[in-house]
Amino acid sequence: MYRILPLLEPAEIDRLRAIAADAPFVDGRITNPANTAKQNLQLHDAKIYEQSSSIVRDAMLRSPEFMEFTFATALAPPLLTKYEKGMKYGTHGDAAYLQLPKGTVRSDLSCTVFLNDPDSYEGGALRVWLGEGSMDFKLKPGEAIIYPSNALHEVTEVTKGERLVAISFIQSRVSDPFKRHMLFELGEIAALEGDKMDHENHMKLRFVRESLYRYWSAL
Ligand SMILES: O=C(O)CCC(=O)C(=O)O
Ligand SMILES: [Fe+2]
Repeated sequence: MYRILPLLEPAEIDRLRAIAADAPFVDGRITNPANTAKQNLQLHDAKIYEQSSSIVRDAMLRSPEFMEFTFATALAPPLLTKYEKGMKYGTHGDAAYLQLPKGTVRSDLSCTVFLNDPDSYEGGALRVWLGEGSMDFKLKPGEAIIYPSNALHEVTEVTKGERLVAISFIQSRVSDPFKRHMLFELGEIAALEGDKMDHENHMKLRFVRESLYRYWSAL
């Protein structure tokens, strides 16, 4: 399951761009030295990382669409990454677990929040593979794509301009993608159609949904 969501307000996009413009970036392989596929730049300074990640993290946590789709229970602090001309990230699947200073996060879902205008750079799409076919995502500033962390994906080479994004990995209360999808759809039906339903049936629908949620989830 994939989802594109508007996430950031214009003022937040401006702030993140301003932070990125001033901040020192380092070779992305610093957190992943063995990964030769990774050719990008990432933020390094701890204080600036804290400031920028909290803007994106707060936007995720306040977004009902984000929370209803992901069932997030933990998030890797969103990290600003930059791709200049010639940079790319070859095809890979994300690591299952991220060891972070505040604990370990399992990556059930991955998220890219786009920050630069798509017309201001060439290449730099997030390409997600589905068997032989693929889908390219190159979104508007402030929009996020959430995709399964076990889907093979890549960032295509930037041939002009600069790609600036924030990336995060999400641990879901519902690790099984099928169960998460079903709970999401049941929640949507209850929210969108519930008022039109007979009261008793609405209650039964919610009862089934909450019971499955309790049964299928973990904190
Ligand atoms: O920048 C992106 O859109 C994705 C980056 C990525 O795949 C990763 O950091 O694992
Ligand atoms: Fe990745």
